[in-house]
This record gives sequence, C-alpha cells and structure tokens, in this order.
Amino acid sequence: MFVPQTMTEMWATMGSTIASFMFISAIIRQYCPYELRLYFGKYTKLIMSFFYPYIKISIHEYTGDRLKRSEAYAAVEAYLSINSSKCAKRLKAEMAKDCSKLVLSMDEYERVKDEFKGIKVWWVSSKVMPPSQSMYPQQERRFYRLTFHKRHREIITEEYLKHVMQQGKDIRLKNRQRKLYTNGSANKWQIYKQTGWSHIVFEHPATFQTLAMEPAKKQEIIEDLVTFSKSKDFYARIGKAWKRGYLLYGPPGTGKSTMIAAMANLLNYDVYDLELTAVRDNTELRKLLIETTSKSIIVIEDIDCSLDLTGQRNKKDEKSPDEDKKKSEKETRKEHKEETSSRVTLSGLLNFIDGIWSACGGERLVVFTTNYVEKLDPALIRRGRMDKHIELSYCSFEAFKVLSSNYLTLEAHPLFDKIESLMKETKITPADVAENLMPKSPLDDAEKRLSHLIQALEEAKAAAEATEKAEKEASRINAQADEATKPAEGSAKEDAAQPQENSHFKSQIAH
Ligand SMILES: Nc1ncnc2c1ncn2[C@@H]1O[C@H](COP(=O)(O)OP(=O)(O)OP(=O)(O)O)[C@@H](O)[C@H]1O
Ligand SMILES: [Mg+2]
Repeated sequence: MFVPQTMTEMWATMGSTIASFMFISAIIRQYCPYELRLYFGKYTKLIMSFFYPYIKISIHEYTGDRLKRSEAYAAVEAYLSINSSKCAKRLKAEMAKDCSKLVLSMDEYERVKDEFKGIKVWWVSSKVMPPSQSMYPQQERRFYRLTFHKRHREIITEEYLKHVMQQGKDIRLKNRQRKLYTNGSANKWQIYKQTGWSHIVFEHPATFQTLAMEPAKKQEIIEDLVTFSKSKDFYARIGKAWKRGYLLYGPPGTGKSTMIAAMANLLNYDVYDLELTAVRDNTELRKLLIETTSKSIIVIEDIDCSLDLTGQRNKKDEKSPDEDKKKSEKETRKEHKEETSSRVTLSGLLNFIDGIWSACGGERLVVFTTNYVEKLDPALIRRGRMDKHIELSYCSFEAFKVLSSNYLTLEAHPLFDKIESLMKETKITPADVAENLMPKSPLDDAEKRLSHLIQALEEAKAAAEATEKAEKEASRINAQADEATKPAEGSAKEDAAQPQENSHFKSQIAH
C-alpha cells in the first residue's frame, strides 16, 4: 500500500540524491581525463536537449563591431517596457536617449511571461561580463533571452518575433522625440564627419489647429497628408516612390514655415531643413538626400532665392554654338569647375526630387516654399514633382477667427463686425494680425488688442488708398503725356508737307 511520504522524508531523500550526484561528479572531475570529460559533457547536453523541451533565443544589445546598438534589442526593450511594467516586480526607470519622459524596463535577471495566440513564452533580461583580456575595464554585455516550448518553434520564430519587432518599433516611434536637421556650411572639418547633417530636438508648437486658414482648405490639406502617410501599399502597387511634393507659396508672413512645422507635428515626422546655398554640388546634394531617413519632411525654403535655377537654364540656352567654340578649352574647363564646385544645378535638384536615389527610405515629403511662384522654372513645380500647390494668402476673416481664438480665447466680440468689413477692404498678413493680438503690457485686455488690430487695418487701408491714388495719378499723367504726343506725331506728318505753318504749335508743346 502506498504511504505518502512526509515532508521531512522527502527533503532527506532529495538531499542525499544531490549529495551522491555531487560526489560522483567530483570523482569524475578528479579521475576522469579531460578528453573523456569533454566527450561526456557533449553527450550529456545532447541527452539533456532530448528531454528538455524548451528553446531559447538570445538577443544581444551589441553585435559584431559594437558600434551600433542592435535594432532588435531596442525593439524588444520597447516591447517589454509596456508588457513588463504591468507584471514584472523589479523595474528600472531610465531617461531614454531621445525621450523626455521616464521609460520603464525590466530590471536585470527579471523574468516576465507573455502570451501569443494562446502560447506562453518567457523573457529574461540578463547580462554577462566579457572575459577581461585587456587592462581596460570591459563593459557588461546585456541581452534578452526568450524561452518557449519547441513544439511552437514555427509560430514563435515566424510570427511572434515579427509581432514583437513591429510593436517595439511602433512604441519607439511614439516615444521618440523628433529632430530638426540642417546642413551646415561645408568646411575643412566636414570630411571627418560621417554625416552632412547636424540636428537639434524639434520642438515647434505649431499645429493645424493653431494655423490661421479657411477651415475647408485646412481640412483638405490635413486629409491629403494623412492619406499620404497611410498609403504605403498603394504607392507600392502603382509602382511609385512613397513620397509627395508640396509647394507652399504666398507673400511673407502668411504662414508657410508655420505650416511645415504643423505638418511635422501632425505626422510625427523629422524635419530636414536643406540650405541649398551651403551645398557645394550635385554629388553633395545626393549624399545629403541618401542620409535622410524615412518619416521625414525635406524642406527647401525660399527656393527662388536659394538658386538662380531659371537663370542658369536660360544662360545655357542663350549661348550660341559659335560662342562656345570661340572660348579656349582652358576657359571652358575653368568655368565648368567653378560651376560644379559651388553650385547645385536645376537638373541636380530635379534628380534630388525624383531620381532613383530619392526612393531610398520612402515616406518622405519634399516641401518648397517661395514668395514668387512665377519666378520658378515650370519643370521644377510640375505635378509629379510638386504634387500639391498650396497658396497661403492674406488673412481672411475666417483665418482671423482662428487667431482670435488662439490669442484672445474669444469666439465672438462686438468689434468683430468692424474687423470683418475692414478685412474685406484691405489686405493684412496673418503675421501682422498675430502681432497686433499679442499683449504689449500686462494691462492689455482683449478689447484693447482688438482695437490695435482695427487701427492697423485702418492704417493699411489708408496706405493702400494712398498708393492707389498715387498710381491713378501717375497713369493719368502718362495718359496726358501720350495724348500730348499724339497730335505732335500727327503734326509731324503734316510738317513734312507744310513745314513752316506748324512750327509755332510744335514749339508750344515742347515748352
Ligand atoms: N497662417 C498663420 N497662422 C498662424 N500664425 C501665423 C500664420 N501666418 C503667420 N503666422 C505668424 O506669423 C509668424 C511668421 O509666419 P511664417 O514664418 O510662417 O511666415 P512665412 O510665410 O514663412 O514667411 P516668409 O515668406 O517670410 O518666410 C509666425 O511665427 C506666426 O506666429
Ligand atoms: Mg518662412
């Protein structure tokens, strides 16, 4: 008959088993030759793996040359930061490299359980010290180890790990702080730098909500941007690089730069502010382009001032073949050298926008801004390069209401009617409206700031009327002068026939 063992008996049996095992292993270690032990060890592992049904996968923080942190490790860390903060008992809080908030992750040697399609897996965070071969202190090597049953091998390696990577990347994207990149002027130290871009954290507060613009137009732009950001599969299907060009044009102070910041904030993109005048040549331009990452906006502000694109093209067209021949070969070579060492050409810029390199990375917006859209070469702004043209114009009453809600937290006011009628009669930029709505002293209330705006509008109206009057006057004088010269011309013909008679009238006009 089976008699259940008491707890004490069980412990005693286990203790003696362990003691005998240790004794035997000590004997083997002492009397067994090394080769035999190795042989023995290999087979023990094989036998063990036969009975041990679990598979382990390690993901190390640094692999290979240790220069770059492994993307996979970072993704697992992010994935587990959400998962582990719910169930792990020991957590560590760190200020993430690019992040403004504390990120929780599981502490060393902590173990968390995860479940995927009903399958249980375990994650352990661990670290090892590398064998110290050099006199310098070595950094510990951290890694995550995933354990799962071997019967789920396929589903874990093919589906679960993919899911972890994707989720981890998404979490990192959400947590990351965006950057504003700029290409500095090329100097002699540039060659030692790995990248042509320098960056700072992008923290512009502009959003589409605060942007003063007609609501319908604003909504159209937002929808266009959001549709673009979700169209990865669509672009792949139609065989087009996943990028879109925007041309923002309008007078100074109408919100072109503000809109770019709002775009970046809406889509959570980085901004590459490309200063074309600091780019030496087309090769450097291409290098800069390749270095940009996906989920970014590449901005070229005031494109008409950055380059004499139209000029260059015309210059080339104007040259006659004879002229080229006349120049000595040396001269031509010098000219060519000067051009390539200091200039980006229109064709270089077009290549930048739609050449094959521009497809590397995907999910990019290219935004040009200009005050004079008519100055740009049509090739540069044709659809396909600059897909959407957005005009930012003077402040309308609708746009003013956005500004008044931002600056004064006012949706309605008795002075609004006057402002509306003045805005119909005169032009004012949103930048000027914004400036007038700013408080100039602690005592400035909404009414005072609105009256500042009314005053500015009245001044603008008076100035516009004065200019109009002066223009009218000038055209009247011109017309008069034309009138005066007409009889003179007519009389000149008559003069030829009767030279003496009209000489008195001619001298009068001249006088
Ligand atoms: N549409 C707008 N909505 C909200 N604020 C605006 C708008 N337009 C201009 N502003 C205000 O005016 C300032 C200047 O605007 P912004 O720099 O965007 O003009 P811009 O069109 O880029 O001018 P420029 O052609 O001279 O570069 C901004 O800081 C912002 O406060
Ligand atoms: Mg600007």
